[in-house]
Amino acid sequence: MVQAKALTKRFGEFEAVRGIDIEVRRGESFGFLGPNGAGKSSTMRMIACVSPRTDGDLKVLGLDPRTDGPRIRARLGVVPQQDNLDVELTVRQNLQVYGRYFGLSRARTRRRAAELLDFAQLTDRADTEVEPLSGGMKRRLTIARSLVNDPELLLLDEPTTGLDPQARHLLWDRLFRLKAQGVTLIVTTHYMDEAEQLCDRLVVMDGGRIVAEGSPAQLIARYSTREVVELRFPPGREISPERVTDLAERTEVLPDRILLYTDRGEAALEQVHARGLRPLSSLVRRSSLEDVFLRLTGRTLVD
Ligand SMILES: Nc1ncnc2c1ncn2[C@@H]1O[C@H](COP(=O)(O)OP(=O)(O)OP(=O)(O)O)[C@@H](O)[C@H]1O
Repeated sequence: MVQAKALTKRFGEFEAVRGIDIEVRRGESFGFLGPNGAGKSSTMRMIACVSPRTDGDLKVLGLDPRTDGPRIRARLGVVPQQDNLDVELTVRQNLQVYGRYFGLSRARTRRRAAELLDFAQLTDRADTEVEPLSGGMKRRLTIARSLVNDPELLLLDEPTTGLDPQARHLLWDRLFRLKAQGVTLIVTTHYMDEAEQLCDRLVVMDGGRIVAEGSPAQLIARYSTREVVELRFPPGREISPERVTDLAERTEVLPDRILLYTDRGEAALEQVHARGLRPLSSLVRRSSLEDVFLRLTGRTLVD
């Protein structure tokens, strides 16, 4: 669905995307995970044919965005980072305007709008204006609107940023539905749980480069241990990390926590207690993509 080789985007002297290779296959959901400024949106915008590449090769649906932008766009759905709904129109009208834009007949536009209202769980809000909707509803409407033309490929730039947990889960549920219908999804996110939930395969980006690629499970197996022990100590009573480094395969010291990477978290935590160390809080959890990112870049995703 998408093939990129040495894909590069420069803004003046600044290289936002530094020669990346990607291949997205039909039917998969593919992710770009990385912190702010990693180059995820710049990459998405090149795939969406709204920003020309500076260098490298790019094929989207087998076509070249440089010469076939309109043909590609007709088969894409694009959900930008910021909702750009028409706030003066009703929910239904927002969908119908797009139907007309894509050249659907009046009758087909009406039917498609009704289907998409149902998909977005907004049928009971169809004839209200957009402004008073919650953030989650606006996001679902933006996604519904991107589906008016029945796209084969849907691009979502940070789909759930700013939403509360319940709204995020509702939205993920809609995306799972699309995936089940065979739509190929490409998602950018800086939420590791979103990447783990949604993506079959992902690339981890940092500073315009791809630093790792694989399924969430493969990345965790390759770059982390099975479990992590998180220790927090009271301010002013932090311990020297050397007192626990031998308990784990690897130790990370963050400003507010010490992380012990080990396959046997409970046993390590018992040892912490046996040594008379008294953390303010401690927990044993399974490794996540956050740990992968930390391992690869030395930083946390939310820095
Ligand atoms: N139009 C532009 N002109 C100059 N620099 C830009 C432009 N767009 C993006 N950049 C820079 O390119 C880098 C990558 O930005 P990009 O938006 O692709 O990152 P991102 O990973 O999507 O992060 P975010 O979540 O903040 O959007 C950033 O340093 C950004 O400041």
